[in-house]
Amino acid sequence: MGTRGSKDVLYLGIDAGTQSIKASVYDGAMQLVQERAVKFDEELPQYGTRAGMIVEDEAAGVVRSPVFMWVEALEIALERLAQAVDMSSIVAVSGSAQQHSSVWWRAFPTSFDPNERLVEQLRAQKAFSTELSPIWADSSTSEEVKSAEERVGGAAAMQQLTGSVGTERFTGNQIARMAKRHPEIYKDTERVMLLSTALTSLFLGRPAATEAGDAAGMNMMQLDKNVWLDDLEDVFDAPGLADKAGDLCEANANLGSVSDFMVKRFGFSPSCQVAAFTGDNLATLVGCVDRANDVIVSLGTSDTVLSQQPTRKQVNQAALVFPHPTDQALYMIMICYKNGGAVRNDEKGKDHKWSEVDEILLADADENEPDVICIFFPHKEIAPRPMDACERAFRIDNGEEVDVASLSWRQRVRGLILARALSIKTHLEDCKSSYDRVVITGGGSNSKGIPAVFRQVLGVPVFTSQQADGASRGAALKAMLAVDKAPKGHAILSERPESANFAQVPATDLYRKIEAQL
Ligand SMILES: Nc1ncnc2c1ncn2[C@@H]1O[C@H](COP(=O)(O)OP(=O)(O)O)[C@@H](O)[C@H]1O
Ligand SMILES: O=C(CO)[C@@H](O)[C@H](O)COP(=O)(O)O
Repeated sequence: MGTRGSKDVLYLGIDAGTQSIKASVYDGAMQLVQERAVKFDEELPQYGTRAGMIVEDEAAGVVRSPVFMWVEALEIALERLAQAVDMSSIVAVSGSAQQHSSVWWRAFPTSFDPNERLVEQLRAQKAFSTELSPIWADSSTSEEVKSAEERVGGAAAMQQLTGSVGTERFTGNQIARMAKRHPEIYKDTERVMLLSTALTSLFLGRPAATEAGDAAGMNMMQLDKNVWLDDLEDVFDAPGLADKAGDLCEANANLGSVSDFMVKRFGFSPSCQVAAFTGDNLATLVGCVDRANDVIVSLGTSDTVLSQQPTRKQVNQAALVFPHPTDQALYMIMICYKNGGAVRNDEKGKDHKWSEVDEILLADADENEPDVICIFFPHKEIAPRPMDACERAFRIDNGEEVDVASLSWRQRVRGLILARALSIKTHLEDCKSSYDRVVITGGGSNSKGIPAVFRQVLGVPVFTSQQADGASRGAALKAMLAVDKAPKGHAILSERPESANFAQVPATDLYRKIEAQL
């Protein structure tokens, strides 16, 4: 018998983002029941991350995150949740994780002791061959990308085969770098998994297969067949990779019951099912799409623009193609800006509140402090094409460059959000012939001001998801789908009627000229 619609059953959606892990419980009508989050920098300062990341080498683009921090945060989130909800009513769990990031298992434990903390057990067993995992923000693999592309016949061939051109943060290239520069770690690794797969495995208590949606973010999977590349080991110059990568599974796979450890430690029912976890952007799409044509803008640590379509048609090399996370007849198209929420955090600074940012964004234009377009990339940007790090500003009427040192904080804040909205508008002009509304989600959707800027710049109605974290909602929906085929379109959206008041919205042609000189 189906369970959807019942309020007696619960579904758990985990979202392991760059800066925090969230665990959200929904009832059978997909109403949020409880949510618990663990913020890495604030609550687990012993790991020394900034925005959840450790920049090991800025110049070389080496960015890592501590794998034990992820495990510990998951454990704390589940402990907190268990104090708030009846965990035995959860009939299925699924999750999402920052894409491309990898977990390097030296040996997956053969058993877990319910009387011990997970993090301590994994430490004691030396479960990981490296404690610092390469993550999506890493851009250190340009050599490996070039080599992998050459081996499959060039960038276009890689795009045709895998859905994306060779991409620095994609896991296959990260694995190739590890095999070359740290062969001792590579050799000592039994399984290398996406973070989403590693979390699935922790719920199952055994190594899981990799979900095809997230696997498309590795440059390792043949997109239309959902199987690994035939010559995986040659392409990435990584002996034994086929074994280390494990199996693939389809997006909606139900992988079985939670482990005995999960039952005894957190109170899950032994019959609670684990649906394959996916990438956070894929889950966000599931959690936020209400109408087929909706464009989703996720303002997390990165900013992404997501849409779904029935063909794999791409407009440019920045557009990455993934199998849809729930509907096999569709594809997800994504672009990802690296300089997103973490840059906005820095611009806000510790001395200001988000409400002050909102006030500035919603204020009228002021001719004494004319609005400008601010391109602030503390890190090399990856969308809509690779661009060097820079801090530059341009007039909104004619695109002339302005001295950044002369700008007030107000001009910087307004200019930063204006630039992102303009970049997204030009990208949407390139790739969608028609879109009539935009849904904003992720931490940035808590803002009053940012949706208003998007509304004025894009000129279409702007909505936000009921809950800022669309990804954990999408994950819970995936859990529901794996045990009970639910209809699509569960997003609960609210329109954000306020518009910002820039004196003029720069033409996209002007913005294109600015972006072309970066
Ligand atoms: N009120 C707010 N106004 C603007 N941005 C906000 C607000 N609250 C949170 N954020 C943004 O949300 C980001 C975190 O978003 P989140 O989706 O949780 O990230 P991730 O999934 O990458 O961990 C922060 O970097 C910050 O920029
Ligand atoms: O690299 C990508 C997508 O390709 C990023 O979007 C990561 O998936 C991180 O997501 P957030 O933590 O910013 O939500």
